[in-house]
This record gives sequence, structure tokens and C-alpha cells, in this order.
Amino acid sequence: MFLIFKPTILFSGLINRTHSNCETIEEEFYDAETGTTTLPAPMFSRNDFSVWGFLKKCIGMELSKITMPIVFNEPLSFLQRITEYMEHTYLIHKACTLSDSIERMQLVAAFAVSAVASQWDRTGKPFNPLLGETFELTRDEEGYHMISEQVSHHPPISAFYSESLNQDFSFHGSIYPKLKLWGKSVEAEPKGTMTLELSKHREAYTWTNPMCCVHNVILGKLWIEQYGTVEIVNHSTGDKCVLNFKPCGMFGKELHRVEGHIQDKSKKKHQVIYGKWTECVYSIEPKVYEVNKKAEKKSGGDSKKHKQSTGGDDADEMPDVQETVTMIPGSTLLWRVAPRPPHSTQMYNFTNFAMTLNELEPGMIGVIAPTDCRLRPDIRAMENGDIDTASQEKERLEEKQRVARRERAKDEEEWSTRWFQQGNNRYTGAADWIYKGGYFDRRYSDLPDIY
Ligand SMILES: CC(C)CCC[C@@H](C)[C@H]1CC[C@H]2[C@@H]3CC=C4C[C@@H](O)CC[C@]4(C)[C@H]3CC[C@]12C
Repeated sequence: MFLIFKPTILFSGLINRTHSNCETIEEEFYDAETGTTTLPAPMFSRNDFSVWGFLKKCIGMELSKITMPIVFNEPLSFLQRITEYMEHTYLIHKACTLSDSIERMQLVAAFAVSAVASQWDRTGKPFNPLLGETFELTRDEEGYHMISEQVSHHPPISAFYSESLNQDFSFHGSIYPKLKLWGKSVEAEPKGTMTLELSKHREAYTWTNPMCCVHNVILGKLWIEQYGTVEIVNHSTGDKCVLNFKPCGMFGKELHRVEGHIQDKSKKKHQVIYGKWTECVYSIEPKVYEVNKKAEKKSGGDSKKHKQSTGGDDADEMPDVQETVTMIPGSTLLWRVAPRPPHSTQMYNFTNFAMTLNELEPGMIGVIAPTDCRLRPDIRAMENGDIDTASQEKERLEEKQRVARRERAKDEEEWSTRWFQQGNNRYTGAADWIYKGGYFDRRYSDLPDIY
């Protein structure tokens, strides 16, 4: 294989430089009051590294097998990154309290959009989970818990299961991120079905997340776009919500925009949903929306005055259209994003929620499974700003995983997943991973030693 990368040598200069101002920065970021909205150390500057300088050596390789230099990482495992879907769980709790199915669908749609909001500006690569790695998130105050497991290494598949503590809902699924290098960008298709079940209403909703594209891997500033059609189906009523995550387009006018509608099983349109996945989502009556759109078109809009995106060999700069969503009179606000903390840019553009994911509180030790990624030494070292140790530990863990795989191959032993089993989605029939149950009984027998 091609591990040409020698982290210790490459980073030594960088480390000295960053260390010299580390103390002051750490003081600045230490928040004794909350203790939660900050990381122990700011990130290394990536200015001296070009993604392309590295990626060009990898042309033609299967992207999931490429080991990127750790400086492009963020100190979270992919399992933790997908747990960010849960940031706005209050929307599901609220949906459970509503008696009208169209109103519930509005909140489920808002939840589906909000689930991918934290991806905005998050161009750091999470650590690939090791086979058998798990992540538990217990949020008593928000009334839910979640467990995820890396169930396959090649292709990488992560399965998750979450439920409310009062048995009102469960939200589960699996993600197989299929990556493609498209010249100037990396496109990630998050294959896998999201299923939301609301027990009191005997309802199940399913959808698939939009595509995610990381632009400018050759040159320029990295930026993230999410696009594609997301169809949320209520399998009990036949209601559907069709959401269009718009690609940014020639003039950047559509950047981050989401637009769609809710229809019942006879295809009657009930509500229009509009907004931006980076900002907020509204719902409105279709008639009012159409009238407003026509009026806007008549007045000429303003699309043409924006800079045209450059083609050819140049970087695809993120259009600097920073327009906020205009609220149409008569709309209902369904969801608004929480502002990022002020020091977010020096901390991998994490949200407050993301900042808390790797916390290892004293009460968790001996309670979370020994496979939990909070116990991964490489991620921990990177979070603490020790990128040399992070890189060495990452290599050690990956090598340990390879040795274990070879041993299994020798003994003709199959890997067995611990908390999930392969199966089909009850509602769509698609291939899926089904939670076997039992994680929260905390009788962790037979867990692999992966760290
Ligand atoms: C530095 C460059 C070259 C590599 C970094 C690529 C990173 C940013 C890519 C690789 C895999 C991608 C992820 C693949 C799948 C999903 C699930 C989806 O529902 C939300 C986006 C999310 C979580 C993507 C976010 C961006 C991502 C983490």
C-alpha cells in the first residue's frame, strides 16, 4: 500500500509554531461555566497543506481506501458525525404531540432538513470507524439515547438506532457513504434509509439523505453543498413530502435552498416547505406561495446580477450570495438553526452539539462499551492538539485492525456484528441494518478488543 506520508517529520515544524501560542488560545477558549461548548485545543492551521498535493497521488484509487494525512481530519469518528442528525430531536418530540398527520409531516420534514444542517462548512474528514467500533449518546434531558456501530469496513457501513426514553419514537438507519472523486470535487452519496417510527400514531416515515459535495479539492477554499431530492414517505397514511435540496446553480442564487411540498395519497398538495438547510425552514399554504412567487418573478427578481461561477480549470468558489431566507407573510417557522459558537472556525467549524460529542465524563467510564469511540486514543490526541501522537495511534489502530482481519481469514472466521444484523427495511424492503437490542442493558460480553 501507499503510505508515503511521514507524519512525524512533516509536522514537527508546525507543532513548535502552534505550541508557542497554544497557551493563550487555550485560555481564551476555556469556558469554565459551561465547559461544553469548546474543545481542549484549537485546530492546526491547514494553510500549509494542499488537499490536492496529496490527492493527485491517489488518482484512480478507490476513495474509501485512501488514507488522508491526519491534518485534514476532524477529531470525531464518522459514527459521531452521523449522530449529529439528532441535534434537533425536539422536532420529533413535538411531532409526537400533534394530532394532524399533515402537521406531523411538516415537523418530520423540518427534522430531516435540520439533521444535515451541521454539515455546513464542515470540510474536515471524520476518522473512519474501526470495524466493531460503537458510539453511544445518552441525552436524558432531551429524552433520547442512541447507539451506533460500524458494521462493515469495506464498504464502510455505519448503523444507528435511537429511541426516546418515553418510547414515543425510534429513529434508525444505516449509512454507506459512497465517495466519488469528480475532478475538482468529492461527491458523497449517503446510501441508506432513515426510518422514523412514531409509536403513538402507529406511523413510520422513511427517507434518504441528500448528496453531499465537497468542492475545490484541487485548489481554492473547500466548501460543502448538499443537493438532490429527498422523498419522505409516511407509510401509514400515504402522505409524502418531496423536498428539493437545490444545487447552487450558475449564479449561486439557489445556494443551500430547500423547497418542496407535502401531498396526501390522492396527490393533493397541502403545504409548501421552503428555506435553507443552513438556516431555517418555513411552511405555507401552496396558494399563498404561488401568488408570492409570481409577484416576485414579475418584479424581475435579482438573479442575474450575481457573479457567474467560473468553469474550466479555476476553483469553483462558493458564491458569496449571503442572502437570508425571506419570510413570506402567512408562513409558519418550523425550525431555525442555532448559531455556531464564536470560536467555531478555529475548532473545525463544529456546532455546540458537535463540541460535546467526544466528551468523556467521569460517570461514563465503565458504563459506555469498551468499543466506544470516546476511548479511541488517536481521536483523543487530535482533540487535545497532539497531532503527532494522533497520527501514530491512528496507524497503530489501523494496523491492529489489519492483523485481526488476517487472523480471521486464516481461521476462516467471519466477522460478527454485535448490536445490529443485516436485514431488510420493514417499510421499503431495501437492504438495511436492524438493531438487535440489548445495548442499554450494558452486559457487554464478547466485545472485540479494537483499541
Ligand atoms: C479534505 C477532503 C478531500 C476530504 C474530506 C471529505 C469529507 C468532508 C467528506 C467525506 C465523507 C463525507 C460524509 C459522507 C456522508 C454523509 C452523510 C450525510 O447525510 C451528511 C454528510 C456526510 C456526513 C458527509 C460529510 C462530508 C464527508 C465527511
